[in-house]
Amino acid sequence: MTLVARLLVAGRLDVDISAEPGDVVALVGPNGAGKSTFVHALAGLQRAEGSAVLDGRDLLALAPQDRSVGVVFQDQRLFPHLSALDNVAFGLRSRGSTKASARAAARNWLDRLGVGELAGRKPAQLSGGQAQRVAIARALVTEPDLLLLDEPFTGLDVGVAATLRIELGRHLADFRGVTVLVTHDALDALTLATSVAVLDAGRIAQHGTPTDVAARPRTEHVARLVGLNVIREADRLRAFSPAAVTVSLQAPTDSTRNRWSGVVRGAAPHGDAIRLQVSGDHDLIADVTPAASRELALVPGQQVWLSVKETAVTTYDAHPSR
Ligand SMILES: Nc1ncnc2c1ncn2[C@@H]1O[C@H](COP(=O)(O)OP(=O)(O)OP(=O)(O)O)[C@@H](O)[C@H]1O
Repeated sequence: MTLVARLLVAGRLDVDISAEPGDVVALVGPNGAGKSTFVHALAGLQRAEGSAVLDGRDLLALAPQDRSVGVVFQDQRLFPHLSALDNVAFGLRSRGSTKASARAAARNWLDRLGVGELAGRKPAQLSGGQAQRVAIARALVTEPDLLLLDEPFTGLDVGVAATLRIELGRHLADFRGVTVLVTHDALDALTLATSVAVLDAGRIAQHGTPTDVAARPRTEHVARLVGLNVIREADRLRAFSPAAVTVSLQAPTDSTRNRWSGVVRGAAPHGDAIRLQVSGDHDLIADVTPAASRELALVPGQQVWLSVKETAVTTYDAHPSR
């Protein structure tokens, strides 16, 4: 079930990606980067040039219903006139299963997703989280070779999303096909994915393991996503954690070159710390203790100095060959 894809959509997308069976590829990137275009092209909802070879078959040559692709979108797109059960059974019915066997399989998947007792309800009678469970059951019931998840947790209550993320993780661990997961959430990318592909302006800016991408982000967007500061110096990137930043009101007296002045733009709780957004020559984030935040009066508008020890900075190539 290996996927080797190179997809081109004029002016919008030029992306190549490959994945092995069982891989979960998280697709991250800013708004308009082309994530949905890529997923829609794989699903057959968007015309694209190139090829997407899955287990020896080029998906682009096939009609959407013949691609063996399961799709879950943020807005579920369940059929409003069908019950949850029949929504899930639909894909099997259209592949020729009998009504009884399609419904039995659908019920099994609704049970596995914890919504078996809601089988008779129409989508309008389901909460967002319940509807998303039905949508996931609908995508998995056909045992697709490729599972496309386009922001499946967006719009859900934080607690509901957290539970569903854990459950989906369990199902993905059993899934032998390839999964592509579009997400704006670093947690999804770090907990569910086996690799992370960073899209920027329709191209892959970085593709690596979640650990590598999180430790050495090559775009500002991903640095923000994983909560790191990244400063570009010619062809080198320098990354450091907000927790490693020292905040002071006076310019540091030591000779560190890693010091910047700026203005506090925002302050919000972050775990045990207060996370400050500071803008100056660079937009940086710094975590301080609540006590320090009070003592230094670190409120928006306050002029501050930030510094970081050289030993806390990771320096790496901005454009290594992929
Ligand atoms: N139907 C369309 N026709 C022409 N251009 C489009 C169409 N849909 C999207 N685009 C453009 O293609 C580019 C990629 O959009 P796409 O929706 O794939 O981005 P995305 O990464 O999914 O963004 P988001 O995170 O906002 O969903 C954008 O420049 C967008 O304006």
